[in-house]
Amino acid sequence: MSASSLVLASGNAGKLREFARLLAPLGIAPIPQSQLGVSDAEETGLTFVENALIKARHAAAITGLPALADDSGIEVDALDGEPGIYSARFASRRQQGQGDQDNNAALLSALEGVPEEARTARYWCVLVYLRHAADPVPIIVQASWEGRVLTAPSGDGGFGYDPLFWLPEQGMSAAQLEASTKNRLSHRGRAMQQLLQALTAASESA
Ligand SMILES: O=c1nc[nH]c2c1ncn2[C@H]1C[C@H](O)[C@@H](COP(=O)(O)OP(=O)(O)OP(=O)(O)O)O1
Ligand SMILES: [Mg+2]
Repeated sequence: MSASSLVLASGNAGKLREFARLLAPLGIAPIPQSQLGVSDAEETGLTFVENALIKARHAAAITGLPALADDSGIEVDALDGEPGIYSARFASRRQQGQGDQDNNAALLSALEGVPEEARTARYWCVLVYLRHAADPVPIIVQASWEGRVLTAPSGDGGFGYDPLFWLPEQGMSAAQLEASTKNRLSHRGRAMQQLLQALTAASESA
């Protein structure tokens, strides 16, 4: 990953903050796609992998820069894995508004009456790195993070579903973690560690 020029193919301010912090120690300041005039790509894939590829390719094609994309979401066991790849669109697909707050409210109502022990869930994160839009060997990594869906929001850090995502081992929600702790434990933080290992291996064999 070049230190000077990497487009971050995301419009999510929460992700952008986490990536900035994850990459700062490497001297990399990824450029948010909006700063380069890239609008959100349409996420037409049926997997996190496909959607991350679509987003990375879109940003790389428009900017001519290497691109990093993240497609992520929450898989809730009591909902047969929903909202999954549709996590960002959960409320709007149910005509219950849009955005993080409405998504959280929609998740709470979908889980009404489900007891604590049955509220198991996990975040997934797939990262795709493309050297250029036609890169035939994208680097693709993924990680998950186990937790439980609370019955009411707790904490004001993080973003997305974090106020509802309870971490039994930490005894707090993801929105109550320090940013650095979230990055060490999270699906995104651990996917990033894998990506950096893969990039190092690729540059050593080149
Ligand atoms: O660490 C996380 N903490 C809380 N919520 C999270 C996290 N990671 C993903 N999520 C949720 C947010 C959103 O509802 C969906 C991602 O959807 P996803 O399409 O990948 O991102 P997005 O549309 O917000 O921005 P973009 O596509 O421009 O990167 O999963
Ligand atoms: Mg999205």
